[in-house]
Amino acid sequence: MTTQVTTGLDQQTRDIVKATVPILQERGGEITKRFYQLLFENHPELKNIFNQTNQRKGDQSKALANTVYAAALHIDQLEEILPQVKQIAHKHKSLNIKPEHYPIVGENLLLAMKDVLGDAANEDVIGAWEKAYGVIAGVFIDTEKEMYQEAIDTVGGWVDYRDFKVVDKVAESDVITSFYLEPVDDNPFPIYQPGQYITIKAEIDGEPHSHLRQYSLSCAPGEGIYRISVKREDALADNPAGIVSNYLHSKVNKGGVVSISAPSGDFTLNQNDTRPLVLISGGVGLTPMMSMLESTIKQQPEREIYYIHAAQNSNVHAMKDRVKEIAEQYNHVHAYTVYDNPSDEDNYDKKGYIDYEWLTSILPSNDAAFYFCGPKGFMRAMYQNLKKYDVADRDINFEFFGPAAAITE
Ligand SMILES: NC(=O)C1=CN([C@@H]2O[C@H](COP(=O)(O)OP(=O)(O)OC[C@H]3O[C@@H](n4cnc5c(N)ncnc54)[C@H](O)[C@@H]3O)[C@@H](O)[C@H]2O)C=CC1
Repeated sequence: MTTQVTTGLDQQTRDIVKATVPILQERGGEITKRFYQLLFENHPELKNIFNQTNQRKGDQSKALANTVYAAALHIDQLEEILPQVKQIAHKHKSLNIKPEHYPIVGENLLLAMKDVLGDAANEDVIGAWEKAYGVIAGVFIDTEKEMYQEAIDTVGGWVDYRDFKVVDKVAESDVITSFYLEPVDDNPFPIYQPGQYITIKAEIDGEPHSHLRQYSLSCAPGEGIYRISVKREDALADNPAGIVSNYLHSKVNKGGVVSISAPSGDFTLNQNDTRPLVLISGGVGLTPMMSMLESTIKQQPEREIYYIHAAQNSNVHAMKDRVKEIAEQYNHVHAYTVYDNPSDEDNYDKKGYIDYEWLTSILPSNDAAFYFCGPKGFMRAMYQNLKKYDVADRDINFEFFGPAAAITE
């Protein structure tokens, strides 16, 4: 059953909004840039929540504006964008976005439109957009309200942040380290779904505000522990991704405490599907794939699994011993390693990148469930490979913290 969304917007407002979508899309980049400048000038306290630039998926900052434009385009049938809203709402929930943030975003988005579009954004246009934004924001707020309620109703669930102690810290490769986490309090904490992530709120000495970073949970759910596996990113001044990962690697040790949000995300494994499962990862993108692999061997012990991992070489290849152990123990788990910069001593199945010819030579058929995660170039390449292999859209699953079009177009 499709949920209908009643906007209550008059015809004139809807016509104006639809008529202005093309110009907003054309100049969307400029508007988004101006929007963030204004937002941080007017509300510096929101930098921790919204300043995700360069972090993990880079394009996250554009996601909100893009969704607003998509919503405007479908203003007559807002239910069209509900799947997109849901995906973003998961991320918002993980970042603790609240209803009171929406008017602030709306005000600065409209100011940015005015600044960038000048005369093209006359009073009628801005008035229509103001009304439309209110409706669109309402759809997000309602969706997120349900999710927060769900978190409260879940056994052990919580909203906002909760302190977890690091019960173990394990180096997985030259650049990736795992942190095993348990709540500081003795209360239960929820079982997540493989593929979900948490947000860490890091208060770092000398930083003007806290930093929020999302990390996929990397072990099987239901083991009484959360585990994240973090790549130490370059600590360059223009790379905010490095701030939190370096802090975690250098300053947070066994016995330390981190504040995290409850598991969230809709890039999750369908465990009712019994067809072969193909998990493809690049670099630290293996974290959700490891959770899916570990979970499947427990929950669906008969299921055929193809676990394909691409990394530069063995020095940065995390969890290779564990994967080898699983593949040796379970005949139906087929593990492959691809290195683009191997050393003479490295063992691998393919040198270079995962390409179409090689990928299709190791797979039995395109009738399988495919999940992939990794750097953006890798994701685009995998998406193209799977489309060329005629994999059905419903079987192509990936997570990208930005507009999906960055991968699919
Ligand atoms: N849940 C999620 O969405 C998660 C996403 N990630 C993302 O995964 C990425 C992993 O980054 P790194 O470890 O730095 O990876 P990396 O830069 O070391 O690359 C890993 C491998 O990906 C392959 N690759 C890279 N570019 C490619 C291209 N254009 N075509 C085909 N293959 C290519 C290569 O084999 C390379 O060795 C990060 O961008 C991170 O944001 C990581 C963890 C979880």
